[in-house]
Amino acid sequence: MTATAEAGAPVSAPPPPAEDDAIATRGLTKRFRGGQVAVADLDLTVPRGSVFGFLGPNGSGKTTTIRMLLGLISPTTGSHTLLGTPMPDGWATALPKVGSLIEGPAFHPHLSGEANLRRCDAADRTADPRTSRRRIGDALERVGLTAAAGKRYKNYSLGMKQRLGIAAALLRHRELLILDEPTNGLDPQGTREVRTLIREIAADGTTVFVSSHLLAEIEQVCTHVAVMRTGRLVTQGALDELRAGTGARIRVDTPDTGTANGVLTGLGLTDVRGSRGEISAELGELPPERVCADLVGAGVAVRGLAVVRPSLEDMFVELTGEGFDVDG
Ligand SMILES: Nc1ncnc2c1ncn2[C@@H]1O[C@H](COP(=O)(O)OP(=O)(O)OP(=O)(O)O)[C@@H](O)[C@H]1O
Repeated sequence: MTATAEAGAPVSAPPPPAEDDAIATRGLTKRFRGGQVAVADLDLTVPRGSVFGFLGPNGSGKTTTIRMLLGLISPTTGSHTLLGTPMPDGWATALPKVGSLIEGPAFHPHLSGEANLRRCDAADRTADPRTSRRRIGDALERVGLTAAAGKRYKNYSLGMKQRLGIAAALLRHRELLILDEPTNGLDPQGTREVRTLIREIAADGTTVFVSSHLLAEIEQVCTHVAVMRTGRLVTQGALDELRAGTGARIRVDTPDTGTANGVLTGLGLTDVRGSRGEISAELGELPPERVCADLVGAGVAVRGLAVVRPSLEDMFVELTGEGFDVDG
């Protein structure tokens, strides 16, 4: 796990890009004409095989980063590798192995999903037309649209539209899939569909890099995350490690909060907070079963006991002192 201080100074120097990184950026910076710095000195490390959540509020620089990663805009300074290949020299090698969904694909509303994919496939000059039917069939099956293949695009639900966009990105084998806000505008059902699809794609061995401003939605599928704020990296790393680094709390439901307070304090737990019928404290290194045993031993009526890990959103607030829905 690495963290970047509020002032932007890296806490530790990033390791050099490794062959087994799906994406590595070093000092990636984009200053738009007019002086706006959309992305500042970004050091991202996306391990191969990860589902990497690239998270941040609106305007925090996610799309600008993705556009640089895909070569759609040039960085002002900095460098990056894709699948171990340094850019920009390696576009021809790396890009065929990278699928992307950015800013909604342009599909024809009156054509079926299948016909739209035929157009996408035909536009790829490197794809063999003789095997087109199989590629399209496979892609539709992969995103669960086989039954709706003949339906017109305009009659697709938002979730189906998004899945068709992912199918287009998967018309050929990809080692890396980059998705920009794939759940944007989707209802809970559509969001679930896309999440499930991301899991399945990752299970097949494809690294998935997915941006979102909705922490809670994406943290459920990610193995790793990076969190952006106003163009700067706030934190990145394996989700498990990030979670382990932030203190879990133990929460006890009990009518005996006074006695419980004494037990928790006696065990050395800190930040003990009580209200009617409930008391909580930072758990630290203590096993929760030890806390439970001591509470019961002291005669505290334990009605419920839970270990509460902070959500990504809680972590973001802790790291930045701000709520996540701030405008960049
Ligand atoms: N072409 C451009 N010219 C000038 N400023 C730009 C340009 N594109 C983006 N910006 C600015 O750069 C900042 C980062 O924008 P970006 O779209 O990368 O953020 P984002 O995290 O993807 O947000 P959103 O989720 O709203 O798309 C914003 O302040 C935006 O206004």
